[in-house]
Amino acid sequence: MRNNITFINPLNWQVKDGIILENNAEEVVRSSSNHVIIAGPGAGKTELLAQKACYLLETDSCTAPKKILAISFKKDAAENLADRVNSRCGKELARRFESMTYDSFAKHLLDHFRLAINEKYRPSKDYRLLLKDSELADIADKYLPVLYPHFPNWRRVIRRNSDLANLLCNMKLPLPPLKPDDSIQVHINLSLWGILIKGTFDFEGGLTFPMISRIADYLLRENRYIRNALRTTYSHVFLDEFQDTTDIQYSLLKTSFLGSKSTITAVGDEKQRIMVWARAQKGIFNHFKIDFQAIETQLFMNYRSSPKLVTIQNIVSKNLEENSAEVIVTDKWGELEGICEIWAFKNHEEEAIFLANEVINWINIEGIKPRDICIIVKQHEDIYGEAFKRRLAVYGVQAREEKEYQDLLSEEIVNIILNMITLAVKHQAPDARKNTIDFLFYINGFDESTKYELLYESEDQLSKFLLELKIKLLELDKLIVNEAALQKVVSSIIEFFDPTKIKNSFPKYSRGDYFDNLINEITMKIQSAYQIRKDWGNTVEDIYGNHSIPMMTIHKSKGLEYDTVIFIGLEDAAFWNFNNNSEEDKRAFFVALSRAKRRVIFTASKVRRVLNRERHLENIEQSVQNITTLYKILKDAGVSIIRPKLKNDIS
Ligand SMILES: Nc1ncnc2c1ncn2[C@@H]1O[C@H](COP(=O)(O)OP(=O)(O)OP(=O)(O)O)[C@@H](O)[C@H]1O
Repeated sequence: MRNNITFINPLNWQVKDGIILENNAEEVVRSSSNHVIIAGPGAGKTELLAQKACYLLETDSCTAPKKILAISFKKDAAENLADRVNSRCGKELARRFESMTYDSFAKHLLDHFRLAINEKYRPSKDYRLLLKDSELADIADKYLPVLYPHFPNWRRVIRRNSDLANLLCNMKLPLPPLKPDDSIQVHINLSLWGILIKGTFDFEGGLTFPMISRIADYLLRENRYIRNALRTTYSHVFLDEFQDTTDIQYSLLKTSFLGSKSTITAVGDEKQRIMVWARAQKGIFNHFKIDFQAIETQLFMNYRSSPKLVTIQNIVSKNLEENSAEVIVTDKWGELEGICEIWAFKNHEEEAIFLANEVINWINIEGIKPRDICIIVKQHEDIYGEAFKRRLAVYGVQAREEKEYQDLLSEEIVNIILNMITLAVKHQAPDARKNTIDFLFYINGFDESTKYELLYESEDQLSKFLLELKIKLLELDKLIVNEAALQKVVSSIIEFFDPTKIKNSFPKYSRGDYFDNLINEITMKIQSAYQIRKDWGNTVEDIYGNHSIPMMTIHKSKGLEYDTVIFIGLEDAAFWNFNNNSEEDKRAFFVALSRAKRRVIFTASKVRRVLNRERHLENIEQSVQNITTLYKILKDAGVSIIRPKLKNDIS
């Protein structure tokens, strides 16, 4: 027992929530060696990490005050893992579970130890985050020709490089000095690094995430005190979706933990490696096994999908990896359960009408919630999903592009604003209440040693403020909500918590105008949702997407699961690079297919409104010749093409 926490003897520890793990998985949970778990979709890889975190914390195998660092690829995946650990082993223990993305891990190191970075590579305090390739190209375009007028071809070289961000980071750190025979590319890299790190007379400097990783890597290589502090802090490290790790990220991982006593557990699936465009490293599992002397473990269950879908996934798996293991389905399903079909249409409007009708039937007759249906596309969900979204709206059901919300809703400040509105207008909202109290206590630094009176007073102030907030919201109700009036109400919520305390507790909110931008963005979303709903409770629910059908790209769907998946556009144009990139495209197809628990529908349309060569929308005839491999896989798996109302054949 320590700090009022009674730890469990490892021999008595039991898997949480009545879950039964495969023997292999339970061994990994209890093991103190480095492991790499390679397993297919739905095998429970993320679940294994959540269970292992509980085991380590509850048995004190991650000895207090040491911590677990969990690294995922997406903010929502990191949040999801943290929530699971939080709800299973309690807030107190879960404080030592830090779940973040690769990008935030690197940024956290850079921001925290910025002053320890060699002056040459130290960015300014207010460096800007460069999130789009075009921003980088624009900066290069603007400043390089001015700095080096004797190179007449800057512009051509810069514009030719579609992947400037990665190219810029492809070099070793520390940056090598220029040699006379160095290529123009090396000159560009060095000059750009200088401009981006130090800024210019009218530019404050800016960094891409790969640059941030490179600088963090450099910092740890150069500074063994910081490196050792990191290693001492985290006795355990989890790596989710390991197949998508880039060379830059792997380098940072090695610098951080190779040769340390920290135990690393990596989980992933080579068949779901779809970030090759972002330089996901082929053969990363083998590198990891050798570098970290990790034990490989395989898992053979699929806890997500129905028997019919698992059979199809097994066939696709074999196509991707000849010797991939046969996956076993759980007995919660009936033997023949599951639906997979291809629906072919004359055009996208006909497709949209039919899909919308079916979806409404599923909702009304089968009782499926809109949130359990997902529209997945290869890219451009706004374009491929446009007609469907429009048709669905006729029935009063919303579909929405999820990317607009995924990152926003993973922000603590955004959630607290939404929780406060919920609490002001609803009598019963236990989750919102718990989250708000947790937030309030966290930013005030309250813990179990805080005096009861102080906690009581704090909660009392919250209740009083919520009453005032309710009145303000009701007053807004009477007006047509305008942004300025709403902005005032949102500001009052921030003021209640105290912006300084919020920023001290979450240092990311102190950087540049990040905080203000988030507040503006959520205020605009609240305003537009309210215009439709005219009710605060439903407005918040709408923003959380509780009643709408999410639409997303395959990349965004990684790690997620839905009862029903509709993949719109199994066509050549969607898989435009299939001839050059068939393996990655097949893996993407596999990811989309494996998000479904019970039903997957692929659609193809003879004519579809998509972008033409001039990047304008046009109704264009579609073909499926280039992706016959995908159709053949489905055909071999017994999936048939159905032509609802189809007049002109597509195949
Ligand atoms: N041992 C188990 N028993 C019952 N359900 C489980 C078990 N493990 C995982 N699940 C459930 O199965 C689903 C898939 O689990 P999880 O997301 O962990 O799989 P994954 O291997 O990470 O999948 P993917 O690679 O597709 O993202 C989840 O709904 C999870 O709650």
